[in-house]
Amino acid sequence: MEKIIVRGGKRLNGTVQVEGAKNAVLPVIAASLLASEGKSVIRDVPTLSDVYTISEVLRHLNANVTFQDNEITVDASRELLIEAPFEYVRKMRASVLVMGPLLARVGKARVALPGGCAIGSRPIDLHLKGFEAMGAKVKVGNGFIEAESEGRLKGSKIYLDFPSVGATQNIMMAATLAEGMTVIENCAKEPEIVDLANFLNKMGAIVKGAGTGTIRIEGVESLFATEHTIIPDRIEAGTFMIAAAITGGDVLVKGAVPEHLTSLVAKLEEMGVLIIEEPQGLRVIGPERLKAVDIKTMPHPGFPTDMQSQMMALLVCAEGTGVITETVFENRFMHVEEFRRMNADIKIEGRSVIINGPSELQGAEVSATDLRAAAALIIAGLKADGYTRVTELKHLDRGYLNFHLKLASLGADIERINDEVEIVTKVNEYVSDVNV
Ligand SMILES: CC(=O)N[C@H]1[C@@H](OP(=O)(O)OP(=O)(O)OC[C@H]2O[C@@H](n3ccc(=O)[nH]c3=O)[C@H](O)[C@@H]2O)O[C@H](CO)[C@@H](O)[C@@H]1O
Ligand SMILES: C=C(OP(=O)(O)O)C(=O)O
Repeated sequence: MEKIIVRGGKRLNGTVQVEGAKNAVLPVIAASLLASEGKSVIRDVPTLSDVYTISEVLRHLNANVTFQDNEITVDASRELLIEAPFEYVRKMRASVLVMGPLLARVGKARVALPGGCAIGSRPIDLHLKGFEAMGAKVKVGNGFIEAESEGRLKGSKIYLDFPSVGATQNIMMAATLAEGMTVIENCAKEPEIVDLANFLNKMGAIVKGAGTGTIRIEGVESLFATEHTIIPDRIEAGTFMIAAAITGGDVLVKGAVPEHLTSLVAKLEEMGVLIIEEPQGLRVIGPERLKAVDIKTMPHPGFPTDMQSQMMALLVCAEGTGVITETVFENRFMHVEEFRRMNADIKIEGRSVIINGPSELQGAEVSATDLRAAAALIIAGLKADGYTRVTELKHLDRGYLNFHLKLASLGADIERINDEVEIVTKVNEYVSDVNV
């Protein structure tokens, strides 16, 4: 089994570079399906398993995709197919983001129903309501969603009951080729929405207001391929900031964009962490003693749910009682049990957890329950007494590139092993010894 083994107690020091944002690159790659001519070139693409998955989805739809040296090119000029099967959607929910582009360009999309996942039920009703408002007929059956539009989609006024990131992206992409103006109200304001709007505008779309609560999209007849560099990953940046803070370290997180990280910076400062803006990113200096704070996850610019579990690791080590309330996903506390295995004092009460700190974290065998929980458990391991072994690394690989190597370069005592390989090697050595 693959595992990361961390021995706690080392202070992190030095510089770490963040990659391009996973959550920005996935919609941008999906949006490249909208270009009926040319080759889109996307730069600063992290080599993550989710990026391979979305590339496979596009290939399956008959686009030509090449991925080399952090650069993806997509040629979607051939006739596109319309189906994203379950084998991809199961691996990565963001596969549903091909729906908007397919509907806009081909007038039809058939995408496997994503189903629930470890952090919540995650329906896509808001995406579908948006497509319907633009005139598409949507049918759900046999594990698939089918959407079809007679002729071009029609621009429409769409109010989202919740500022869903994925629904905003899917509707925005669908609206670029619709007839007339689409207005999305109560839309998501995440930096990844702005990055997608910038990409679409470079393709010839007319998208205004991204980053605010209302986005207006004036439909155009066709879009063309373009070049784009993905924004830095604010969640990866935040993860390293917390890793630095928990160890009382001093780390420059290169590529961290302060405006993307306002809520995290505010909370870390409240906890006693020193954060200095430098030209290349954010320098984070952890204090001797951390103070507990309360946190409520919210859509951007609120505190991001994708930083909730890493923050939990930090609060376990802080003095006092901290409360985390999760308002975005209904079931994003699976990691609590794993932290408890490391001697954390955490109690779940409805949609909140109460953390009494500081606890003396102890190394233990723990299992990553989702992508951010994987990083959070490794961060806890940096502080714990003895060895922490983290398994289920397929989650980590969805969103973090060379996580253990980056931490090791900052001075962490960490390695990634595959003990099945070790066992096989040992057996082979034994057999060859016996044979001699
Ligand atoms: C690939 C990607 O960018 N993933 C991010 C994206 O996910 P994703 O786009 O899936 O998240 P959403 O913003 O859509 O979901 C937020 C909440 O809205 C609910 N909802 C969403 C759509 C819908 O049609 N109906 C509905 O009820 C979800 O179940 C969830 O409770 O934003 C989340 C919230 O910041 C992040 O945690 C994810 O990392
Ligand atoms: C929840 C996440 O991603 P996804 O929406 O792809 O599951 C995440 O990035 O933390």
